[in-house]
Amino acid sequence: MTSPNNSNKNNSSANNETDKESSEKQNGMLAGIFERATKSGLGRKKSNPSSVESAVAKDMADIHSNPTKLRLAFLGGGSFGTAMANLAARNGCDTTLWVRNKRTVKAMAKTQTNKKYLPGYKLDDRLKYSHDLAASVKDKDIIFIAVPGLAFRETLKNIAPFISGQSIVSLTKGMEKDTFAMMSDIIKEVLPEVNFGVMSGPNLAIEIMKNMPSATVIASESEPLRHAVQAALHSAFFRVFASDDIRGVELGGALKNIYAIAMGMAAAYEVGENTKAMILTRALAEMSRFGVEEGANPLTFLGLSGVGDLYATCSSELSRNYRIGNMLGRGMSIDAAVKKLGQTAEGVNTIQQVHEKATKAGIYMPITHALYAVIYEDKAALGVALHLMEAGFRSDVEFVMAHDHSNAALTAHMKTSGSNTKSKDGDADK
Ligand SMILES: NC(=O)C1=CN([C@@H]2O[C@H](COP(=O)(O)OP(=O)(O)OC[C@H]3O[C@@H](n4cnc5c(N)ncnc54)[C@H](O)[C@@H]3O)[C@@H](O)[C@H]2O)C=CC1
Ligand SMILES: O=C(CO)COP(=O)(O)O
Repeated sequence: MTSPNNSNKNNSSANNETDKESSEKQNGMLAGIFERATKSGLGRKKSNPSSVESAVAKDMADIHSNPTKLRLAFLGGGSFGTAMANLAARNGCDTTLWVRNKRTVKAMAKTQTNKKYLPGYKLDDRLKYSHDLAASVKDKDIIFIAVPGLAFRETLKNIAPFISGQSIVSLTKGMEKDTFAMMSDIIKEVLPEVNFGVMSGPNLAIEIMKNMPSATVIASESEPLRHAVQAALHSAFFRVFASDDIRGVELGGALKNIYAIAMGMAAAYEVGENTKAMILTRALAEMSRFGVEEGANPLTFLGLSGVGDLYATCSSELSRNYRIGNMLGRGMSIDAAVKKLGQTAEGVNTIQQVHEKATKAGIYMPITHALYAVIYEDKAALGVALHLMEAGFRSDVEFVMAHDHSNAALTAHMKTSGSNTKSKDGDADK
C-alpha cells in the first residue's frame, strides 16, 4: 500500500519529470528561435569591426565621458525630429536641426518654436537650424534621421557624398513601400560602411516637450554608439535603454502602428476594456510572431520598443495612427482621414506591406489581415470583427506552449457542423 507521503512523493517525482520534459521542450523551442535570430546577422556584434567603426568607436568612448562634446545633426523638422533635437541641445550637445524648407528654417530660428508640428513649445536657445544638408551633416559624430519612412532612402542618398565616419541613427518607425525594407536595411544598402543604430520606444513627441518622464531604446551592434546616444539624450525626464536586437526594436516601432489604427477604430465603436485588452495582447502575439520570422528575438517585444510603444500608441489620441483609426471607425474614408490628419501616420503604409508579406510568407496575422480587409477591401468592420472572434482555437503565448495543430481536426469538425472558422484568405486556422 502506498502511504499518502509516498503517493505525494510519487506524484511529485512524476510532476518533476513532466516539468523537466516541458522545460526541456521550451528551452529547445527558445534555442531554435535564438539561433534563427542570430543567424540573421542582426543583433550580433561584428567580430571584425570595419576600420570606420573602430575609429568612430574610439571617439565615441571619449565622448561618452563628456556628452557636451558631441556634434549632432537631426534630419527632419517634424514633431519627432524637433523634440529629439531639442533634448540633445538642452543637454548641451552641439545640435543642428535640418529642415528642408528654407522659410520654415528662418521662422524656427526667429521664433524658437516649431509652429506647424509643436505649436506653443519653446525650443532650447542653443538649438541651431539649417536647410543646408551638406553643412548640417559634415563634421558631425551622429546623424539622427527623423523623416517619414517613404523619404528615408532619398534622404540617405542625399547625405551619402558627405559621409566620412559619422554614425547614423534612424528614428523612423516605418517600412519602405513595396520593398518591405526596414530603415536598417536601407542604411546597409546605401551606406554599407557606416556605423548605425535605430532608436524606438513609447515617445509621443508632445509628452516629451512637456517634460513628462519617458524612455526609449537605442539598438546597435556598436556599444560605443549605444553609449553615445544614451549620453546625448539621457536626462531627468528621458531615459535611454540599450539593446543589440536591431530588427526587434525597429519592428516593434513599425508594427505597433498597425494596432494603434485598430485600437482607434475599436474606440470609435466604444468597445469595452476586455476587448481592448484582447486586441492589445493578441497584437503583441502577432508582432512577436512576425518578428521571429524576420530574425528578431521575441523577448525584445516585451521591452519598451515592443509592449511599451504598443501601449502608448494604442491608448492615446496623441497618436496619429490611433486618430486615423478613430476617423475610419467614424465612417471616414482612408484618403479623407489621411488628408485631415496632415501629418505622418506610418501605419497606413505598414498595414499594406505587412499584409502582403505575411500572406506570401504564410505568417498568421489575423488582426492585420482583418484591418486590411476593412480599409482596403471595403469590408464591413463589424462582420470582419465577428469573423475574427470565430477563428479556431489557439494557444495563448506560443513561445510557452506551441500552437496545437490538432486544432485542424477541431476546425474540420466545426466546419461540418456549420461554423465558419475560415480565415480571410480561405485557409483553415493555421
Ligand atoms: N511624432 C512622434 O511622436 C514620433 C514619431 N516617430 C517617427 O518619426 C518619423 C517622423 O515622424 P514625425 O516627425 O512625427 O512626422 P511629422 O509628420 O511630424 O513630420 C515629418 C517631417 O518630415 C519632413 N519630410 C517629409 N518628407 C521629406 C523629405 N522627402 N525630405 C525631407 N524631409 C521630409 C516633413 O517636412 C516634416 O517636417 C516617423 O517615422 C514617425 O513614426 C517616432 C517616435 C515618435
Ligand atoms: O511612435 C509614436 C509614439 O511612440 C508616435 O505615434 P504616431 O506616429 O501614431 O503619432
